[in-house]
Amino acid sequence: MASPTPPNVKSCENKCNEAYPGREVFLTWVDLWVTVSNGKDGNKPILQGLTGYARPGEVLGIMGPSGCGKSTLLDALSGRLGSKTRQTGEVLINGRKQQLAYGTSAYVMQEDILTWTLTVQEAVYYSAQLQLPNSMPKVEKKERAERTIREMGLQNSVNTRIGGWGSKGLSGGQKRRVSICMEMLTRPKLLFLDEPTSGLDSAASYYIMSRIVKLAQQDGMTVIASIHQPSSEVFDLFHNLCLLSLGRTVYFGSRLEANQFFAVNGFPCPTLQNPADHYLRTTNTDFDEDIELGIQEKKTAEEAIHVLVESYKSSNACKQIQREVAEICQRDRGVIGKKRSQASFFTQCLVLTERSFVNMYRDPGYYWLRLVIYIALGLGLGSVFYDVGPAYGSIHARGSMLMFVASFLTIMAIGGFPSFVEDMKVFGRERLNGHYSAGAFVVGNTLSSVPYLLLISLIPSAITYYLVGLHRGAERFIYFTLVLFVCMALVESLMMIVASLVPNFLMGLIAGAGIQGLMMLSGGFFRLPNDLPKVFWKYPLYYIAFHKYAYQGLYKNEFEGLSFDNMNQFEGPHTIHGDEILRDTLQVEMGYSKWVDLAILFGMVVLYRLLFLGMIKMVEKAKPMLRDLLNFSRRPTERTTVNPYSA
Ligand SMILES: Nc1ncnc2c1ncn2[C@@H]1O[C@H](COP(=O)(O)OP(=O)(O)OP(=O)(O)O)[C@@H](O)[C@H]1O
Repeated sequence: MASPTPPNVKSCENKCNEAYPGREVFLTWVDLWVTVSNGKDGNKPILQGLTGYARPGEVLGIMGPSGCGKSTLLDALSGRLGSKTRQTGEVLINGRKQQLAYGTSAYVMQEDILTWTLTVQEAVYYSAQLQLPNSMPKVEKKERAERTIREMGLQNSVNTRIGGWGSKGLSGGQKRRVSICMEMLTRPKLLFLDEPTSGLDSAASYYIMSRIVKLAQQDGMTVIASIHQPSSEVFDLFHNLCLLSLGRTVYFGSRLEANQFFAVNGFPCPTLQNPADHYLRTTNTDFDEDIELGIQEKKTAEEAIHVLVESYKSSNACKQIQREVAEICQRDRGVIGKKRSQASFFTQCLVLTERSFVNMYRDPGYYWLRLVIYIALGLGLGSVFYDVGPAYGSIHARGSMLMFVASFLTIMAIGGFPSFVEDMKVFGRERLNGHYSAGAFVVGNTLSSVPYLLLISLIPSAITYYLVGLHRGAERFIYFTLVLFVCMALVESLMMIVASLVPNFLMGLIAGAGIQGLMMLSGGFFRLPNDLPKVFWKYPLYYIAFHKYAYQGLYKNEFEGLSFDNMNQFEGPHTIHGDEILRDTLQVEMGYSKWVDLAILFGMVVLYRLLFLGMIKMVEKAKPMLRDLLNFSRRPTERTTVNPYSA
């Protein structure tokens, strides 16, 4: 068997240095194993002792049948394995263990996670504003976004919404291209592409891949792309090929030499057949029928793989790869520079606020549907408690009506949870690629929600307040509305925390509703504060649940200054004052004013938002966990070794 001719490392290096000085990334991996714990069956190996490299200006194509470990290899190389995988072996950048800061590499995931309400142009331009540095003028950013859109062949769909649940927009292949577009904006040093051509026709696949190859060569980018079924034209674009089967290397080396390797081992590619198809068919064990071999005998795919894997281990190709890896590792090319310069924190906050505001406006599930429900509930409350009056019986009616407002109207904020989860998914993808800081995301999400929360608290408040005939006065109405507003903001913050930990609709809704149910119970309405069991319910839940402050603030706002006629059959008619009701009947703490209750509620919003930020940061520190939580498309995985260059 002839050994593959290795590409000339030095010439490539020189070319790259000229084109993009000091920006190149040489990635090597040696004896890389990834195993996943399989419950009772012990550890299941997913990748078995892989060795290889990727160089600047080149595209390494990872191929193999479905489930052979392509995505796992990309995850291992990019430091994105989940928390349940175990990784051993060495992954080096420029010959040393070093960390790539956020933003210096990019990863296009297999699943397209995009803000579905935006048009292509908006999505890419917002992304450009977030990722490109402040020093770049706006027109240039716009120009870069437009050029990248054209490069990905999306110029005819710039004004089409991406689309998602509930609304059809771009096709699957177009979404794929938008995802690639966003990661290509900054021309990262190291680009991982997981199935970049899935959903694309052969012409579009070729077009996209040839653009990527051109950019890799121009900018000295190192590209590693897993690909399912490349056409022969796309296959010809790869510089090197890594062919996997059942987690093992069937072949790694020059694409040009692969045919010869297969032929020498008894699996020649039939004339006029796409070599990529031939390799995949030969190495697929899922349909382990007998496969026709170029020679007289018949073998199963398992046997064929065994022959190829063993032959590769002792081949010149394998030895050559080991030499290349050793050579790359010997030459210390230094530390990769610091984090890529990007938009300032302030710009990030502005852009994220605007983007989130637009998304909230266009996503009916975020606020509009809730507004309709709130109006219906406001009318319902207004008619049930219509013109409640000053009679003795109205004390109970007012109290329960206020409880309903502070508890049930606010708990309805969990209705926005599916949209929060979508937001968290997009955040997870963008954050892992270093597009912006977690703090900017929290600020943007908070500020953009304020106008909507004001709207959905003001309208139902106005309907309810005046239909029921609560304590008259503009100041009292404003207080009532502000309490509803701040409670909704609190529940939203709580649900964002839940969404960052439990990014699953059903589990998140159950968790969120459960937490609020407990807080409601301890708020002092269903059981008076002095009668609450001391352990857990009074200390600490009563004091940390926002319901206590919401109930008490609303009670004070309503009862202070009101009097009711008490028709007691023994003592005769007399008047009960609001203060007595507050102190004796409702057991409200009277030592401070209702404005203190409101201030505490506002303070809690700030605290919850900080908690949300803290939670994101904490999960980020345990990065594999973040990936499990935010990487919805993939299974949870386990990982015990720290990737040498995860940021
Ligand atoms: N956390 C995990 N738990 C159990 N099995 C896992 C886990 N992660 C990966 N696997 C298994 O490892 C194998 C490789 O998965 P991977 O997603 O890397 O394959 P792939 O080649 O990218 O597949 P496809 O082309 O279909 O996307 C599969 O059999 C998969 O079921």
